[in-house]
This record gives sequence, C-alpha cells and structure tokens, in this order.
Amino acid sequence: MAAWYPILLDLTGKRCVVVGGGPVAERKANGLLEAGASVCVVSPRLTEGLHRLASEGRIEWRRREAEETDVQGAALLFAATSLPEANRAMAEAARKAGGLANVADDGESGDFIVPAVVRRGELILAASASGAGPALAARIAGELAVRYGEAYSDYASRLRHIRTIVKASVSDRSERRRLLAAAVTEEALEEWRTGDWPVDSDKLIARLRERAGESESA
Ligand SMILES: C[C@@]1(CC(=O)O)c2cc3[nH]c(cc4nc(cc5[nH]c(cc(n2)[C@H]1CCC(=O)O)[C@@](C)(CC(=O)O)[C@@H]5CCC(=O)O)C(CC(=O)O)=C4CCC(=O)O)c(CCC(=O)O)c3CC(=O)O
Ligand SMILES: NC(=O)C1=CN([C@@H]2O[C@H](COP(=O)(O)OP(=O)(O)OC[C@H]3O[C@@H](n4cnc5c(N)ncnc54)[C@H](O)[C@@H]3O)[C@@H](O)[C@H]2O)C=CC1
Repeated sequence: MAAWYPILLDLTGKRCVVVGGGPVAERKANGLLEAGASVCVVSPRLTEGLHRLASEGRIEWRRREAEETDVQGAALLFAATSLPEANRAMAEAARKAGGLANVADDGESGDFIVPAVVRRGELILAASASGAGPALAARIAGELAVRYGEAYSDYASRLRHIRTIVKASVSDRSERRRLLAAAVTEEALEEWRTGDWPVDSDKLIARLRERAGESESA
C-alpha cells in the first residue's frame, strides 16, 4: 500500500482533464475550479451540475467517449468513468504524456488520491484515510468544518498581514517565532479580527510581546 505524501498544488490556469461526467467527475471538477484550474471534461453525458458549468463556459466539454489524445497538455488527469478499463487506460496515457493521474474506482492504480477538503479562505484543511474509507475522510472533514468556522477565513488573511509586519520588524528568528506563536492562539486571532485595523506596526509588536510573555508565565 502506498504511503501517500500530502501536498498543496498551485493549479492556477493549469489544464486538468476529467474523464467521465457523473457525480464523482462533478465533485472533482468543482474542486479543481475552486483551485483556479482550467478544466476540460470528456464524457458523452454530464450531470446537471456539470452541464451548467459547461453552458456557463466555466469548463470545456468534449461530448464523447474519452480518447488517449485527451490527456495531451494535462497536468492532472482524473479518470472517473464507470468503466475501470477505460479509467486505467486513460491514467496510463496521462502518465506517458508526463502528467499525473487519479483513478476514481481504484486509488492505488493512480499517482495521487483526493482528500476531503474544507476551505476557509487561505486556510485549507484536508482529511484522508488513504482510500481505507472515503466516508471516514468525509466525516472528519465535516467535523473540522464545524470546529474551524468561517471566522478562520478572516483569521488567515489578518495573520498574513501580521506576519509580514513581524518579518519586516523583527530580525531575530527565534523572537519572530515566539511572536508568531503568540499571534495564532484563538484569542489572539479573534483580537486581530475584531480590533482596529490596519494595525500600527510598533503597537502590534508590543502587543505580541505582551501576549508571548503572558503565555510563557502561564
Ligand atoms: C481512493 C479515492 C480515489 C479518489 O477519488 O481520489 C476514492 C475511491 C473510492 N471512493 C469510493 C466511494 C465513496 N467515496 C466517497 C466520497 C469521497 N471520496 C473521496 C476520495 C477518494 N475516493 C479517494 C480516497 C481518499 C481517502 O480515503 O482519503 C473524497 C474524500 C474526495 C473527493 O472525491 O473529492 C470524497 C468525500 C468528499 C466529501 O464529501 O468531503 C463516498 C462518500 C459519499 O459519496 O458520500 C463513497 C461511498 C462510501 C464508501 O465507499 O466509502 C469508492 C467505491 C465506489 C464504489 O462502490 O463503486 C472508491 C473506489 C475504491 O473502493 O477504492
Ligand atoms: N472516488 C470516489 O470518490 C468515488 C468513486 N466511485 C467510482 O467512480 C466511478 C464513477 O462514479 P459516478 O460518477 O458515480 O458514476 P456514473 O456511472 O454516474 O457516471 C459515469 C460517467 O462516465 C461517463 N462515461 C462512461 N464511459 C465513458 C468513456 N469511455 N469516456 C468518457 N466518459 C464515459 C458516463 O457518461 C457517465 O457520465 C464509479 O464507477 C465508481 O467505481 C464511486 C463513488 C465515489
């Protein structure tokens, strides 16, 4: 069994080909669109959702059965037809063409599998059971979505700004690490979100030193 390596890919504008037009293909296509990929779906039929995306011009639709040439220029190939042999043949073709393939009916015969994902702006939470139980991955992602609510989207964008200030104002690396650890407690994140904004750099550093000191003496 594979010891899968988790990674976040930048797919902005990159060509990704999904073969198959059922609910599984739709889920993959939607995940790809969220990541800004350029999506092409090859299938004689589409779900209603995929149909809408095609008519809105958000995906390219090749209305026919998949052919090996469909993988040309694809960074990623998602084989999600109902035919295992077609899925395997397309994955093989994608690999030969230098891309990576996902096989929906048999994860192990592809190069990567897709985790269950929760997006909160720049915060991305992913859960995977390595194919042992996709429903478990989905359940855990559902729990993470409750634990890490919409506020985390603001938290992440404020934190990006704060980190830029800390990096520009504190040259000592261990001090930077100490301050940034103090910046990410739930209490601190809520303070950045609800406090006056934008923050004054000197005041922010002073406040972070205070917070770091408090947590160290606690
Ligand atoms: C290996 C993998 C390959 C891949 O697709 O990358 C794969 C393979 C298979 N899935 C199957 C079934 C189901 N898959 C789901 C759901 C999801 N499946 C996803 C990923 C993966 N599925 C990869 C492993 C990831 C991991 O384990 O971490 C998720 C996380 C992400 C996504 O697809 O976007 C998404 C949840 C999204 C969400 O809701 O958050 C449900 C639940 C449901 O539909 O409600 C069921 C029914 C219950 C069950 O069977 O467990 C079957 C049997 C098909 C059959 O019976 O014919 C196979 C084939 C096999 O058995 O290996
Ligand atoms: N990885 C996952 O999360 C899951 C995977 N599966 C597996 O994925 C497969 C697809 O699942 P669903 O979308 O529910 O199936 P589905 O049967 O609803 O859809 C299959 C789609 O493939 C198209 N198709 C069939 N032959 C084709 C070909 N040669 N070229 C291009 N398109 C072709 C059909 O027109 C249809 O749109 C299932 O057979 C199952 O084994 C099922 C559930 C979850």
